[in-house]
Amino acid sequence: MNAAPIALELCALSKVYTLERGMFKPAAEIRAVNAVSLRLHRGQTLGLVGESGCGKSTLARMLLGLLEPSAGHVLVNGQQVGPARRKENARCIQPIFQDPYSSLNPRKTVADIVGLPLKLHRIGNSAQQTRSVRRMLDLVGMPQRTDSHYPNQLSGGQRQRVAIARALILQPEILVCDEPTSSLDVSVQAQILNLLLDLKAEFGLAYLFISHDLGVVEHLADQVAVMHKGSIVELESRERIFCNAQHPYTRMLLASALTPEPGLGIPELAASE
Ligand SMILES: Nc1ncnc2c1ncn2[C@@H]1O[C@H](COP(=O)(O)OP(=O)(O)OP(=O)(O)O)[C@@H](O)[C@H]1O
Repeated sequence: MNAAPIALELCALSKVYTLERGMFKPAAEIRAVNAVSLRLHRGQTLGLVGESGCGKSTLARMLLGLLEPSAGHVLVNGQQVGPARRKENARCIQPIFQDPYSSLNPRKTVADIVGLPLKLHRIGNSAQQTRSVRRMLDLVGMPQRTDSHYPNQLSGGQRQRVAIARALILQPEILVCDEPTSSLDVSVQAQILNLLLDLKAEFGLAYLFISHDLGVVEHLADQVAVMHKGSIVELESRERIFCNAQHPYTRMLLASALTPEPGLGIPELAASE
């Protein structure tokens, strides 16, 4: 039993994509997510693992309100996610995507990118917004001189720091991190993961952390959900998943994760702590 309040609840969430195949063939259906029910408690990290194509990103897009479920619903702090509540939801739940190269507007400066949510939500006057942006950029380790830089003037790790600052500027309780480090160099991955851990400790954030990298999930997650062909096949504490997995698919995933020393995750993480 987890005593912390529930921040995010997925209730029998499903998504079926329909693919038209021309006039003479019937449309094909792809059941990408199949009746998934999950709970994320405040201040906790739920790791979601599974191989490519198992439905992780589809699930993430539904719970951010970016994709309409075929069935089921999502509750954020007890309120149903949907187009009518998109603005309210944005203040509670924010995404960090895999690719910081494409998720930042190339024509805006760092300060503009991070400050945009404050403008859209009309929070504070211009001077207050500038101060909030600077404070947030300090928190994620961006030097002041980069405020006027454009995304193409930043390294991959710096771009992901900017994306994290933008995600946090509205002070959400939940971050949905969809493979946030997989496009980065291994040493930069460790820095970003440690930053996410620090921010979680500082703000009591809850993370849904989606990754195909079991070493990363072992390092970060309190609980782990294992997804296979659109369904959750195992949901357990990190210790039980990594030491006593029950489902054959989880065991297969663990066996195929090539770490130099099983159980230690990625070595760079341990070294940078
Ligand atoms: N817009 C779409 N239209 C049709 N099928 C789609 C669409 N998006 C995803 N799919 C299919 O749904 C299934 C789940 O895809 P999804 O991208 O959610 O998986 P994933 O686990 O996130 O994979 P990856 O780790 O490679 O990103 C796959 O079979 C994919 O081909």
